[in-house]
Amino acid sequence: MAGPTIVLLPAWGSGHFMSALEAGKRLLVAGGGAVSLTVLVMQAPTEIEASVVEAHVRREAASGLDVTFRRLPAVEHPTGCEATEEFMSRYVERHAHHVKAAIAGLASPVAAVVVDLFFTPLLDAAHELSLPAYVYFASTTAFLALMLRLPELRDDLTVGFDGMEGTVDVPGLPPVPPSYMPVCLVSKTVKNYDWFEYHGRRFTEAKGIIVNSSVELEGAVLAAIADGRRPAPAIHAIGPVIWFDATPPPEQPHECVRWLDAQPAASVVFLCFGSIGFLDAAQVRELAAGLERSGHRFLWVLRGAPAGGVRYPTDADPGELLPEGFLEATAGRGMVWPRWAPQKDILGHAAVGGFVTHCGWNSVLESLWFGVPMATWPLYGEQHLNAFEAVASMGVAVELRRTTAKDGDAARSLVEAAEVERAVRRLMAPQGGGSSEAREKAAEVSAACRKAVEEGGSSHAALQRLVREIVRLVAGHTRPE
Ligand SMILES: O=c1ccn([C@@H]2O[C@H](COP(=O)(O)OP(=O)(O)O[C@H]3O[C@H](CO)[C@@H](O)[C@H](O)[C@H]3O)[C@@H](O)[C@H]2O)c(=O)[nH]1
Repeated sequence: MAGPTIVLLPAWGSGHFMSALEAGKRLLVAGGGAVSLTVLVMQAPTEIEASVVEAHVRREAASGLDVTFRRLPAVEHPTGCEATEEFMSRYVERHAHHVKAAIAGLASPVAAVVVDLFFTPLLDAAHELSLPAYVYFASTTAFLALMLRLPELRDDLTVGFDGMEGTVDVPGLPPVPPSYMPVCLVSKTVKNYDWFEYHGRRFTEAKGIIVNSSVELEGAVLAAIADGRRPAPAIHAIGPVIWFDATPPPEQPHECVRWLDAQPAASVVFLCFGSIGFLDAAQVRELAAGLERSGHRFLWVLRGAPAGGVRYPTDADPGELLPEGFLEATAGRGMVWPRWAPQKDILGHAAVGGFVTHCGWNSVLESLWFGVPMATWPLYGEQHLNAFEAVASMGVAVELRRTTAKDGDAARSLVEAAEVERAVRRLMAPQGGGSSEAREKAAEVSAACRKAVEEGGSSHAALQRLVREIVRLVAGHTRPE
């Protein structure tokens, strides 16, 4: 009979899929041949997301590691969902019987089932098959701590965080002003809040939560979760889990990298807003004006608004989006790249000295890995909380503040040009002299993160403990009665 396998159920978005897959591969390698990895691939709900997943699967299937991919049958899409996370949770729920059948049909004994943070309805399949189940949490431990607290917070909130006075107690963080609460759960009257609360409750049913973080990054939060004041699952902090493409680099480096090659060290501010982030036309104009006035070199990944009912941004038309004369005025010191860019190659380039980011957790970790300080520009999801943590708790970022102005009857929130200019100047302040504290702190955190995943480091040790636990469990549940 084939050896035991770990079954992984990753979510389809780039920020989740690659992170979970990389974590699965680390378990596989740490297992030293004791376990293989089986990835159950859910059909992503849109064509564009499905093609991104397929590209990752093709590349990983050729990696030579003991990873098998199995596609799950398609299901009907739920309708009438108010928000992305609600859609995701209800879509996943519909897969429960397919997942159970797929796991039950595997030729290998199953060592453990690992599901994405939005896939907790699938814990039932593991329980029904008497298999140990873990959750892979691709975001911050602070967001996990908040999700675990949502049931008790519901009683404290009249409407939601948006109407709340005072601060929110997120275990292990300094008091959080309500404006930094994840936008996906500002109001408790929306279905999204119910779903996050549902997942938070279910986390405690898992054998453990594997987080993409480390003691060095979020030690206080990890300690606060484990302090016994409320029910909490075991946490395995094995991060930073960052995926690096192992395929040989192209003969000709990417155009962005070639442009960076011609810039002085630590002189360029890089701007990128994740896999689905984009700015509207008015915001693009403010950002352009601020960048121009800052006088700094920049590499800006500019995306256009999604089109055709798909939530992915389109390639931008800089001529249409940027203010007249901007490209001419910044020629030689600025580059605008209108489509997907090789973010990790850029952040790892010596010419990059700062990162204006939407604060997706993978982007934050990648920036810290390379010791690049950030300016925070959260857009959606849990990014406002990540931004707060990066500025107020870790000290590795400067904040970009929004101004809210009246626009007819509605309120409109914008990061104004003067704020961009101020924050970019502060972010790019050189080491020593007017040194940015965030730069020094980011360099320290970079060293700590790299050490954490090396032999003898905290995350390396946590990974080894987790694999030993999984292997012991296999021995337990496959032993004859
Ligand atoms: O032009 C681009 C844009 C993005 N990336 C990569 O895409 C990933 C983006 O991940 P992340 O920064 O986490 O952003 P999202 O894709 O927006 O991630 C989702 O998942 C994260 C992890 O749960 C959450 O923190 C975010 O809020 C959520 O939007 C990173 O690896 C980037 O390097 C590129 O390589 N090139």
